[in-house]
Amino acid sequence: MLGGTATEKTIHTTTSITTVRNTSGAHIELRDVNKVYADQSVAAVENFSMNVEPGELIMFVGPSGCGKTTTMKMINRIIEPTSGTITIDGRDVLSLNPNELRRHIGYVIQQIGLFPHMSIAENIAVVPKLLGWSKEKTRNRVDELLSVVQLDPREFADRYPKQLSGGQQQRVGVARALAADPPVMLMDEPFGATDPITREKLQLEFLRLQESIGKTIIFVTHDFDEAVRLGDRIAVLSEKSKIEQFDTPENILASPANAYVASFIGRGAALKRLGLITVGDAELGRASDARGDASVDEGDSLRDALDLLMLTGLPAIAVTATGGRTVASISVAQVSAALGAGAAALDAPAAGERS
Ligand SMILES: Nc1ncnc2c1ncn2[C@@H]1O[C@H](COP(=O)(O)OP(=O)(O)OP(=O)(O)O)[C@@H](O)[C@H]1O
Repeated sequence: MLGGTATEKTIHTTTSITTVRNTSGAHIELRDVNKVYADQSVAAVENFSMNVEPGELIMFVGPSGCGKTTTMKMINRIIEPTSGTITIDGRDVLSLNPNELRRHIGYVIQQIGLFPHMSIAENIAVVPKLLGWSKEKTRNRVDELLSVVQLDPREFADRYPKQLSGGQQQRVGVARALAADPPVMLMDEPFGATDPITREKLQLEFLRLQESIGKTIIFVTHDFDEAVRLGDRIAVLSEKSKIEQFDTPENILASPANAYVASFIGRGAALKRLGLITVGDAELGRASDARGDASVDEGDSLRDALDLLMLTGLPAIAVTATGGRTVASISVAQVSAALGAGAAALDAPAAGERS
């Protein structure tokens, strides 16, 4: 039913447009979706409309209770909408059998939800078994997925969840959600329970994975930095899932739509943006202006360049291309120019700032 279609995905950044081929994701559309829980007088979600392109990784960010989870769970009908329509590749999810629908949508949650009495291999094989895959096909898929999430199948397949660390269990959760190769993945604070170092590692692994699989992903988080790091686009939500801004991380950081979004970003918007722009994307100086031994690669971020400039105190440092050849130089003024006007205003402490 919900087959993944090979399409092209366009990632827009302030400075470049990259096209990734062969995404396996589906198109999702929510139109005028409302949810009023029984026994509640106010809506949890009101008139929510959004278009998600195949292969996009969309982050929902907003304060506790604003309706992020409710909105996401209506896509796989863990929660039924009160009104509105939700389509996946043009098919109304309300017209599909809910159990079959859920089997075709990967779902990863913070509490992981691994079955404690099943081995890791059995946990990952739950949906393939339901779909009637042969033993051999299932086993091959389990091994492949364990490798994809950086767990050696020989070591981990026959262990039980309690014999794994929190981060390893979370990886199994991701592998399990990917088992039947679903076109859509819903992820609800999947890395929320892990320590900051494991969390960053899981985020980077997950980004690498998404680059090759190109699923359509809705990812709920409280953490704006996580949204900036992972998202193709971020939806900043307020009460009742009202979309305050829906745009790329770069555009949100560069021009927040209103005071709410600005306060949500909080301090350090300019520094966060620096982490998203590569040295190669900035206006650079002549190679002969470089001083000292320090250098940054063209692919490093402007934040790396700024850190190094401050650490060394040099007026300009070398920029190297692949192979280590110095091709240009970069100074603090050039880092600052790359951010453009408005960066200083963005970096001012915001009233009512949230964590
Ligand atoms: N089963 C339920 N019955 C009644 N009200 C609910 C139910 N689930 C959620 N709500 C209410 O709906 C609103 C939105 O909740 P939801 O869980 O979607 O928010 P959230 O943004 O995901 O919050 P959090 O970040 O804390 O998980 C809240 O006011 C919540 O109290």
